[in-house]
Amino acid sequence: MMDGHEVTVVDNFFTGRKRNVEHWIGHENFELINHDVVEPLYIEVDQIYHLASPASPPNYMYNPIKTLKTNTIGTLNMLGLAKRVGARLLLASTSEVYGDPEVHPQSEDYWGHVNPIGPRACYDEGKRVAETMCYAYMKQEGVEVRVARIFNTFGPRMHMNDGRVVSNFILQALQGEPLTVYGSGSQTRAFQYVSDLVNGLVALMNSNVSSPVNLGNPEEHTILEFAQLIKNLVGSGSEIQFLSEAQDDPQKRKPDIRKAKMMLAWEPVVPLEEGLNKAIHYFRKELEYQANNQYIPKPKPARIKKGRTRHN
Ligand SMILES: O=c1ccn([C@@H]2O[C@H](COP(=O)(O)OP(=O)(O)O[C@H]3OC[C@@H](O)[C@H](O)[C@H]3O)[C@@H](O)[C@H]2O)c(=O)[nH]1
Repeated sequence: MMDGHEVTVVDNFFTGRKRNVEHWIGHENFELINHDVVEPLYIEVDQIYHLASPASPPNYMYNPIKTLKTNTIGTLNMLGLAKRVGARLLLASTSEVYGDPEVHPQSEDYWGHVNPIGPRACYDEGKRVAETMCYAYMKQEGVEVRVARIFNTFGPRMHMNDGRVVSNFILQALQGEPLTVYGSGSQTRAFQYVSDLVNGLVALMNSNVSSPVNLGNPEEHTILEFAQLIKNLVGSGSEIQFLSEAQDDPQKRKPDIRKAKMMLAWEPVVPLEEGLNKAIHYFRKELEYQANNQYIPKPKPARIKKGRTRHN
């Protein structure tokens, strides 16, 4: 919008929130549509960032059929829109297409190790077929596609109930509750800060790379190390609590980002601790906001129009 583009945000608000974009409402280049991509959409655009789908495991497992519909029918609808108006489509795919990987770190030519009938399948198989659909539309219909395989990401404006590990640990540490580690905590992840991801998505969209590209920060830690790091950054006295491990939880994950570096001249620049401190600041404010009950809308004073009788 600041570069002069007109931006239409389409959201069904299943996991998104109006508060995340409300500061743009009223801007001449901004439009917000309450719509679910499982239904067809008729608008005129030249670029589509197809980001739809819950991304947090508890959210996508909450209604697996809906997750599948969003990633299959929703992707078909967006590709159909791209074909009709001649737009370029960028699919937000995921590191979950690599499943519980047997290759480490994961590069784009790895085909993955996915359980097609496990609890994560609605999301990881949903994204895998979404990628397949992109390349079918590219080959058969000439639609221009870009595919970003997004690795674990965090930052401000995450939902308090998101359920992913970074927001869980920060909120638990801030409230003096135990930090819930699933399993032994020896599984690894590598976390990128949201602004790095956004820069990567824009760079990929405007590049000529049509094959999949990993976007993530390769700094890898165990989940137990994350718990300790977040506890220290918050200055919290919370305990660490070990719970049973999540089924099919990938044991190791770290992106190989050589392709993004070479083809997009992109790499993450926000150090982990700096990103975590920003997220901690955000969640601290969110807790204050919630404590002040500002989620409950204040009743507006009735607007009385003078000199007119209202007929229903
Ligand atoms: O409270 C928690 C939450 C999570 N975890 C663990 O922390 C690790 C990361 O879990 P998250 O739920 O944050 O995210 P996952 O890596 O499982 O999935 C994510 O993968 C990449 C993206 O596509 C998605 O954002 C999401 O599916 C897992 O090993 C999980 O078991 C905890 O130990 N405690």
